[in-house]
Amino acid sequence: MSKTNPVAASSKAKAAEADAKDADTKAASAGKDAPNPEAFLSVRDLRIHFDTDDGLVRSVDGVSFDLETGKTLGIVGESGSGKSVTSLGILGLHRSKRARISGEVWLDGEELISADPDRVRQLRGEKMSMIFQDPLTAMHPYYTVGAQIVEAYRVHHPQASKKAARGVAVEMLDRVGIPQPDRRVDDYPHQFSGGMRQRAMIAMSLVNNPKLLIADEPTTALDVTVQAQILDLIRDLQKEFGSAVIIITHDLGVVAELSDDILVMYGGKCVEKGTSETIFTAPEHPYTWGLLGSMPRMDRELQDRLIPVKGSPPSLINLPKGCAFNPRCPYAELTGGKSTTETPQLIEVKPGHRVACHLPEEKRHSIFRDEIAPRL
Ligand SMILES: Nc1ncnc2c1ncn2[C@@H]1O[C@H](COP(=O)(O)OP(=O)(O)OP(=O)(O)O)[C@@H](O)[C@H]1O
Repeated sequence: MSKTNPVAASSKAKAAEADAKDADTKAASAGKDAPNPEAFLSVRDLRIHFDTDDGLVRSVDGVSFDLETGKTLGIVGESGSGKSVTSLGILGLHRSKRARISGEVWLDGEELISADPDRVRQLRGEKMSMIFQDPLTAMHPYYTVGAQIVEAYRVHHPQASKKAARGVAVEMLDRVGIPQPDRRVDDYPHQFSGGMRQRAMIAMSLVNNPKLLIADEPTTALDVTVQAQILDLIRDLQKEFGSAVIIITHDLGVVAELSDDILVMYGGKCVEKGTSETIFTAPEHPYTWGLLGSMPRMDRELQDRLIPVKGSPPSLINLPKGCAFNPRCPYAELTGGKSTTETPQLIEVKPGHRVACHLPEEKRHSIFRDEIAPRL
């Protein structure tokens, strides 16, 4: 074998270099492992880049995760970290000429990135559905709420009569807590309050009983009391329908009680992933510490309770070299220079807990224990 293998035939130094490259390749493809057959949704090395006049925008750059039926995944990160593009990519809504998409999205055993667009369209609504941030942009102003739910239902149940579909619409409005649903079904979206519109959109998203529901900032536009009601509603409906749910938010507080797992995104990449409990009690990435520190707490003085992440999110066209978070990381100088030269890989530190950070593990533990945890 060594006769035909140029690497083995070369000097020891070359062999060592090749080994190092191999290790790099293995680490880089750590997220590219086979899809998890147990998971209803299995995303592998998803990349969504856009050609723009200013350059290539790497909105999503190698994201992988699994989601089982009945479970909730929270995707958190600041504005522009790639959360929405990830979800639109799963739903097949980024198939424009300017978008370059690669990786795999397995939904209930079917791969969607390479699938026929007509098939993906069919799966949208039937097996996967989305609740958008602003129901007014997702709902048509000229049609009644009921007509839009009926339409969503009949696309996937063409044999259903109009009367039967209207009955389903009234029932769905009732289930999401719209009072007098048999009357309100004929209202237009603008006749509903913000919270009611959000409920109506949830009804529309769930009318075909999708097994995957993606909620993108479902409560951002609502006041605090209504926010809590909508989150409760999503939780109850998830139990009732047994769906897998992805909640996208910039606010860790929103996913605190709702999510089984949390994926933290920064600059188009996953920087930390773990169970909700791990992310709240033993987070290891300095960016996650910043997000936790930015959560408002009623029991602290204002100056004590907010430790915002300093600086602004990076440009996705020109990400900082090395670790994209390094210009904002208060601990970057403790990485021995690695933070500005090497991209950290997402490494499993404990079963189910992955972190992409150059800080030595013991250092991360001690900083969290001594500096961060006492302030949270
Ligand atoms: N069609 C597109 N063409 C070019 N760039 C895009 C396109 N869609 C999104 N982007 C860019 O991709 C990046 C990630 O956007 P995305 O909407 O996923 O962020 P986000 O984390 O969901 O933020 P927000 O909470 O503000 O919605 C942004 O910089 C955005 O400008």
